[in-house]
Amino acid sequence: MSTNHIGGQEKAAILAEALPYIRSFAGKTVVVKYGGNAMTDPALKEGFARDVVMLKLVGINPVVVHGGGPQINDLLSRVGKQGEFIQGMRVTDAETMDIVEMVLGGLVNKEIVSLINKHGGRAVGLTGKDGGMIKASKMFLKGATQEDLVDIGQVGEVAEIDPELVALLDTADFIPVIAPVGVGENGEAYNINADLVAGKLAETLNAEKLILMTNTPGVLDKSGNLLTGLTPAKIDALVEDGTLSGGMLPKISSALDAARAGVPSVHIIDGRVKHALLLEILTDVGVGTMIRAK
Ligand SMILES: Nc1ncnc2c1ncn2[C@@H]1O[C@H](COP(=O)(O)OP(=O)(O)O)[C@@H](O)[C@H]1O
Ligand SMILES: CC(=O)N[C@@H](CCC(=O)OP(=O)(O)O)C(=O)O
Repeated sequence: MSTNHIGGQEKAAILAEALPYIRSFAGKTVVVKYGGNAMTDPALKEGFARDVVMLKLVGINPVVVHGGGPQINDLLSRVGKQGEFIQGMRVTDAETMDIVEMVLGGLVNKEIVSLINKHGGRAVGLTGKDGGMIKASKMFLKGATQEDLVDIGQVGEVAEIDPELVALLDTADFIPVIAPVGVGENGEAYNINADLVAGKLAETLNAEKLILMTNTPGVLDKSGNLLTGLTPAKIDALVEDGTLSGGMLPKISSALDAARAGVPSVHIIDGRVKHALLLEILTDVGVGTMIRAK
């Protein structure tokens, strides 16, 4: 048997392995959060776009929510400002908000839209302002005491998501690509952490899966080992002993909220692995950390 022949058989086996997954996810919605840290390598970005197109073509409805933290930091430093984060949230004054909106709604959103379209998909880029889709309210962080609230500026939490626009796009076979900018009562922009938007969107759309793609193999313990499954009790312990910090805090909290709200499968996966999305959705290969409701 030639090596080519074996390669062919293996390739066919991998394709065939996808069938039960395609059957069970066809017609279902998968919310994919594409983190700014997973977006740095051009080849990986192309791979991500191809995976999204492929999911759509096999009948799954991918909805992309993207971040762009490092990309915002780049533009901030070009105008002489330094990004500052508290509990994984960017301190956002008025000037920073302008830059956040420009980078997320402009540069990053349109780059992802273009890449998906280049590979044969029909992506439509939106921010939460479009159609009044993501209503935001001002977020305060918890301070040192129960009563102590920390004001970090124009940072929002999701008050409400109107699912109609996304549903409309899905029905017409477009792929929604959403930047995490929300709109306040007076039309003002709010900077919302992309993990929070993705989690709430998965819940509102009754998604089958929420996949948070980041730049680590998943959630790691103190020795750097991958934790493949996490329960609420385990998560509490990891927050308490400081194993989870920075950007992992909003990620884990929105993952847990989504699982508790009934999203059947919630995963934090490594966006630096080529075709991580296809591996997670269409194969038996377990990647990353699964977050369970109990
Ligand atoms: N226990 C942990 N396991 C993995 N990553 C962690 C952990 N605690 C903190 N982190 C940090 O969280 C980061 C991911 O969050 P973030 O930087 O916001 O990425 P993204 O842009 O993908 O949302 C990781 O790069 C890592 O530095
Ligand atoms: C409030 C807040 O922190 N907003 C984030 C929004 C972008 C984001 O979430 O990007 P990543 O997914 O790449 O981290 C920020 O300004 O960086």
